[in-house]
Amino acid sequence: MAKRRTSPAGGRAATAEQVVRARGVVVEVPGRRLADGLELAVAPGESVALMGPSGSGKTTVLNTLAGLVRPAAGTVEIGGEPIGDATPDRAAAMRLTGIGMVFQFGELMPELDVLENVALPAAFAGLDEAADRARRLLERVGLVGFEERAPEELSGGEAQRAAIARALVCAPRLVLADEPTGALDEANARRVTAVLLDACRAADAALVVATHDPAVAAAMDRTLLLRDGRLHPLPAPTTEPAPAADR
Ligand SMILES: Nc1ncnc2c1ncn2[C@@H]1O[C@H](COP(=O)(O)OP(=O)(O)OP(=O)(O)O)[C@@H](O)[C@H]1O
Repeated sequence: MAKRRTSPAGGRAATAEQVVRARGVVVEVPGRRLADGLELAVAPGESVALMGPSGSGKTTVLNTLAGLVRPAAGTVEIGGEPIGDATPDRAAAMRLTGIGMVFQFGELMPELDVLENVALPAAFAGLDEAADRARRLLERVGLVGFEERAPEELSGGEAQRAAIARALVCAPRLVLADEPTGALDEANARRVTAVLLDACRAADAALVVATHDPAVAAAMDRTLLLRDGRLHPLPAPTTEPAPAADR
């Protein structure tokens, strides 16, 4: 596992090589400012946990990085290209091949089998050998033999591992995961976290994970706390049992 870094919200020294870079981002919803000059930079292969209380705006920040929410001010660049100002078609194209997304409940398409689900974005993107790419990723996430199963035949953890394979099938630069372990028991949460990290590092993809789970955050290179519309570096959360109090 890569060593944790204790760098500011901007991450490693900001360079043109950052996969995703947010500068001065402001996002408002009626009556509230969820991002208020938010800064973020994530490098290839780096993993970042995004923590914060329920309602603090984590999902909204992920959606802004994905170009699904347009900031009122500031910029988001993916691989140096602004996504917030892109036309809807260009933003969709950037998402299809440049950004993989993982949600809390997998969100696999029920009428497709596992292999078809994983291959679908690659087929949409017109990439060669979509099924072969999907098979290789299913192997990486430990789902060999599950290719022809229906999503309803999968456990929650298996569905999440298939969703991780799908997120990576177009070899995106960036993976955004919103509470990917929120619906899993502890053992499955640990396995899904390890699979997500392993798959992103193998692909040299940057990973941003919104999570409430300190164990998930502890596995990432950095943890950032969303507070007052900005991201603040947090020390590594500990998942060790607290030492017994002196008697
Ligand atoms: N389009 C919108 N219009 C109005 N309010 C919105 C909109 N999008 C988000 N909000 C509100 O903004 C706040 C932040 O929502 P968001 O889902 O980003 O938080 P979160 O930190 O991901 O929460 P949780 O941890 O519970 O998933 C919430 O109060 C939500 O109701």
